Formats: sequence, C-alpha cells, structure tokens
Amino acid sequence: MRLRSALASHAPTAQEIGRAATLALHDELALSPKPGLVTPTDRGSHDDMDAHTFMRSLFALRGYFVRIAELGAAGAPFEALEQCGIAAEARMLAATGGINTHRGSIFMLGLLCASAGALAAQGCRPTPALLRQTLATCWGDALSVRALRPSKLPGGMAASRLGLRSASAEAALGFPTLFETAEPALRHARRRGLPTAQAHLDTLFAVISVLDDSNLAHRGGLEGLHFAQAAARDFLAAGGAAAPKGLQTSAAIGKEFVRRRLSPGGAADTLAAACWLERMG
Ligand SMILES: CC(C)(COP(=O)(O)OP(=O)(O)OC[C@H]1O[C@@H](n2cnc3c(N)ncnc32)[C@H](O[C@H]2O[C@H](COP(=O)(O)OP(=O)(O)OP(=O)(O)O)[C@@H](O)[C@H]2O)[C@@H]1O)[C@@H](O)C(=O)NCCC(=O)NCCS
Ligand SMILES: Nc1ncnc2[nH]cnc12
Repeated sequence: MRLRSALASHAPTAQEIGRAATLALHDELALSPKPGLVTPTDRGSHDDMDAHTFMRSLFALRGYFVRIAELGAAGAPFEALEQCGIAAEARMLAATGGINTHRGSIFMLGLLCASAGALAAQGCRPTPALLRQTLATCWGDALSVRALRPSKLPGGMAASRLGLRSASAEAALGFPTLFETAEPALRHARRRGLPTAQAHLDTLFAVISVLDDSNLAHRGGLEGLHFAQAAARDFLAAGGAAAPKGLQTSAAIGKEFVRRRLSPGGAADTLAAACWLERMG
C-alpha cells in the first residue's frame, strides 16, 4: 500500500484526536464576524470575556481532549468521562478567572473525542456515522439518564422551563444538530468552493436556525431564541455569506444580537464540533 494511502487510512492517535479538538476551538474563535459571539476583535454580547479569555481556556484544555480520547480507547464508563470533564471545567475556570468559556465544548467535544478514541482502539477512522453510532453504543444509556436530571446551569434551567432540548438532551439523541445540520452544511459549503470564513459562517447560521440554544433561551427567552432562528433562516435564504451583501447582512444581524444581548454559545460549540469532524475526516 502506498505510504499516502496507508497514512490516510490509519486510525488517529489520542494525541491527534485531542489536537484536532484544540484546533477546532480555535477555528471557531477565529471566525469573524460572528453574531453576538467573541471574535479576535469583538466581545459580541459579552462584558466578561474576550479572545484572550478563550485562548487561555483552549490552551488549558489541550491535555483534556487527549486524556478523554484515551479513556474512550480504554472503554471507560461514563462516570470516568464525567470526572474527566469536571476536572477540565475546573482547569478552564482557573485559566479564565472563573468565566465559563467552554463548558459546552468540554461536554460535546469531550464525548466526540472519547468516541473517536473508542473507534481508534478498533482500528477504525472516526467517520460521522461511526462516531454517532459509537456514542450511542458506549454511553447512550448514561446520557439518557443524565438528560433526565434537572440542570443546575442557567441555560439548562431555561431550556427545561421553556420545553427546549438542552445540551444533555442533544447528547442523549446523538447530537442530531451536529450530524444532521452542521456537518452537512459545512460539507456543502466546501463543495461549493466557499472560502473557509464563509463556509464556517454559513455553517454557524445553519446551526443557529435549528438549535435549541440554551444560551439564547437564557438570555432572550423564547422570543430571543425564535428571533435568532428566524434571522439565521432569512440570512441563508438570501444566499448566506457568499451573497453580494452577505457580510453586511451578517454584521447587521450581529449588531441586533448585541443590542438584544443574545449570544448563541451552543451554536458556537456545534460549529467547533463540525470543524473537528472535518479535521478528523
Ligand atoms: C454537561 C453539561 C454542561 C450539560 O448541562 P445542561 O444539559 O444543563 O446544558 P445546557 O445548560 O443546556 O448547555 C450547557 C452549555 O452547552 C452549550 N449549549 C447550549 N445549548 C446547547 C445545545 N442545545 N446543544 C449543545 N450545546 C449547547 C452552551 O455552552 C457554550 O456557551 C457558554 C458560554 O456562553 P455564555 O452565554 O457566556 O454562557 P453562560 O456563562 O452560562 O451565561 P452568562 O452567565 O455569561 O450569561 C459556554 O459554556 C460554551 O461552551 C451551554 O452553556 C452539565 O451537565 C455538566 O457540566 N456536567 C459535568 C461534566 C460532564 O458531565 N461531562 C461529561 C463527559 S465530557
Ligand atoms: N466565540 C464564542 N463567544 C461566546 N460564547 C462562546 N461559546 C463558545 N464559543 C464562544
């Protein structure tokens, strides 16, 4: 077998899996402009964090993603993943001075890295279909039980109060928004030949248009969530980032998000997870 095809077909190591997660978090942070979210030049709807906060956070998490991939490869139970995730949250909070930058990504990307580790232990590459199947097979029951537990987080409590699908519920269903909306949107944008920033922006808006983002619900209630979802649908219906006035329209939506104090943190995490899937491809 030629070296190139052999390298292309090898299962990734825990180091490669974890490194891709750290790079994917940077892919998301680097996207600019982004509606209501932190970018290298803008705090969006946040007074308590900026790009430096996120950089300190993602550096603090680089060992976590490798470790949780190793746990997945070792067939660890959910409780071990949970303890690893909680320890990572503590390191995130220590690095950010107590600011919650990546709690959602610690959860979503952590579970994806664990699934990729479990697949690699079988010599398999982490395709979207195999990742979703592995997540359900290895930890689906525990995730379903977790989703029934009342949330202690502002977003999760808002999601529960408003009858929305929280991050835990999304995980228990095998991250449908990631695998059925974000990954296809990014793949389609690449096939259209869009440059990376436009491909990522269209993917982010595709996620905002369908996700029960508990950050939006916590900050703006159902009205705020539905406003954001409708704005995202209209943006994509008008041609998205590649439309003649795409970037101006995106900036105008961002201005209105900031006026309403809206921040789609869950959509940002889902974009990062889609970037990770692409890097693992
Ligand atoms: C695992 C948990 C985190 C799940 O708890 P819960 O189900 O209650 O989750 P949510 O509150 O619904 O969401 C938690 C974070 O996940 C992101 N998110 C939001 N909606 C969704 C969604 N529908 N699907 C997927 N992910 C979603 C979001 O995280 C991002 O936003 C945060 C930053 O934005 P900001 O507005 O600043 O957020 P806050 O600080 O909360 O608001 P302000 O005070 O500033 O106004 C940041 O976290 C981003 O990542 C949601 O915030 C929980 O059970 C848990 O912590 N478990 C322990 C760890 C564990 O079990 N790990 C398992 C193995 S890895
Ligand atoms: N860039 C960002 N801005 C605000 N919240 C986020 N959560 C994840 N990424 C984020």
